[in-house]
Amino acid sequence: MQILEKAPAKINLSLDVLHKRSDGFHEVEMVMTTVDLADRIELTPRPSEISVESESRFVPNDERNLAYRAAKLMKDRFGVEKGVKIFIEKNIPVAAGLAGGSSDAAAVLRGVNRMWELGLGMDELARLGAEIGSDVSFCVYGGTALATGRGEKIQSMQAPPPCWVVLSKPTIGVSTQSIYQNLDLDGAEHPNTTAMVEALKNGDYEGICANVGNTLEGVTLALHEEVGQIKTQMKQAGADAVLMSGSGPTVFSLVEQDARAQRIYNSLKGFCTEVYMVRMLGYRENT
Ligand SMILES: C[C@@](CO)(OP(=O)(O)O)[C@H](O)COP(=O)(O)OP(=O)(O)OC[C@H]1O[C@@H](n2ccc(N)nc2=O)[C@H](O)[C@@H]1O
Ligand SMILES: Nc1ncnc2c1ncn2[C@@H]1O[C@H](COP(=O)(O)OP(=O)(O)O)[C@@H](O)[C@H]1O
Repeated sequence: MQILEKAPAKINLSLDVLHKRSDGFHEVEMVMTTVDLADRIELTPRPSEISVESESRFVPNDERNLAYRAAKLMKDRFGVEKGVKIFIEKNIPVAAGLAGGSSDAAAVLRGVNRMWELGLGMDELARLGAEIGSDVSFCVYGGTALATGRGEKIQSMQAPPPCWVVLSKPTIGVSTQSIYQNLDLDGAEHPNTTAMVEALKNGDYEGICANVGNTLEGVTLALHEEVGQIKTQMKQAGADAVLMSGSGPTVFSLVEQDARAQRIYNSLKGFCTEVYMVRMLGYRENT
């Protein structure tokens, strides 16, 4: 029996970096939410091998693929003899700050859990996800959450009020590791996570827009001027809020009005090849 899983992208409504830890990772506070731009994962049973395929030339077709690693982790940890063929229909831009690879890995954890009848709960899958990457635990649940620790401690939250999200990615890709390496916490900007959490609790759209912020944005902006150009263009076209997602380089706008969202989309379309106008998913689809 073939299994299909949707692997949605995430945006960081806020991302604060608190300090560097002794294990080399950074302690963070992030408010994250999934958006309706998703990869499609197709899992087909195989007698014993794990394989991964994708039509995207940006995605590795071997054990470097996070989706492959997710299947391997489950097979080894639970002594599963069966294998799986993983096909990834790649719709999320790669190395974009949208957690495409992490979401593919999370989808494989959920999918092989069903295929191999392992009976694990979402919390157990999220714990396993943390062994693959910092964003995988959030992606196991999806929806909206406050993520702390190195990003793997997840507290589910209310979905933001409905709005459009216009995403635009310049042609450059960004390595998360290099952005963290270039971060100088002295003088860095810090968003107000408490205010963002309050705004979400109250369904306060203006409060959410007023409190978007990302400590990593300054680092990527200094390295890639295209990010600043997209921000300016989105603001001029009337976005309610504009922010870079994760380590970038994708920039997103939040917009309530349909016509205004369409205007921002059109104004960016002539400027960038990868532009998307999508809704937030907001609530968990996986339970
Ligand atoms: C920045 C964020 C924000 O959501 O997302 P992206 O921009 O990648 O989408 C995440 O923290 C990325 O999570 P993820 O992409 O899973 O990172 P990992 O594979 O765990 O780590 C990649 C590298 O980033 C650095 N890293 C990551 C997370 C963290 N809390 N501190 C770090 O210093 C480390 O150098 C690590 O080697
Ligand atoms: N399934 C996957 N999809 C996308 N990239 C992947 C995948 N597996 C491994 N990668 C590697 O991970 C790197 C980061 O990809 P991605 O998850 O899209 O970035 P980000 O977390 O910034 O959104 C890429 O350079 C790519 O080579």
